[in-house]
Amino acid sequence: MQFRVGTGFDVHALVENRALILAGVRVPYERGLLGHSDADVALHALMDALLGAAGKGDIGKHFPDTDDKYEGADSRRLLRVVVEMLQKDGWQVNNADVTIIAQRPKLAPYIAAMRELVANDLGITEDAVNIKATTTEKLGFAGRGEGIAAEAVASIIRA
Ligand SMILES: Nc1ccn([C@@H]2O[C@H](COP(=O)(O)O)[C@@H](O)[C@H]2O)c(=O)n1
Ligand SMILES: C[C@@]1(CO)OP(=O)(O)OP(=O)(O)OC[C@H]1O
Repeated sequence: MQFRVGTGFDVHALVENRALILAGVRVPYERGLLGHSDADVALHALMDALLGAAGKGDIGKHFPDTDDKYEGADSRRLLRVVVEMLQKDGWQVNNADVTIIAQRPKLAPYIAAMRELVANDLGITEDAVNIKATTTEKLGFAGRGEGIAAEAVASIIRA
């Protein structure tokens, strides 16, 4: 049995007139994340962790932001493509842990829904998916509300 671990990190700016999508959930807020895709920073960090574990680069390599195909892309769809990519190499996702770094909005009410969606897309049980949020105590870009960051760790297994 082979076991690998990968990490991911991403940041997107918070701007007006954009929806805030985090881990597949539309979170009500006065601003949203700017990006070529839906800018789901949590799923971007998670995809990078999965690709990292499998030694397959990063999302920018597979889904370039210069490609019109990914304009406004649903990051859940991209996540499922990453999972399929790994499955073709014989990998199965083992677990994932994602931290969303946001001063606001309060994300606790949305964590359960995020976890359910992500577990579904990864094809694993919810207990193998952890999603959490932290502020930065008003420090730095996240603390000033200029953007939201996310980091992720994922492990994969192969028989
Ligand atoms: N956007 C956020 C940030 C944090 N939380 C929850 O609050 C707890 C305390 O946050 P600290 O930054 O003071 O550690 C944290 O553990 C989360 O449960 C949140 O819901 N939304
Ligand atoms: C998935 C992509 C596709 O354009 O999304 P973006 O919104 O550009 O987000 P970023 O995290 O800057 O780079 C990843 C891109 O590949």
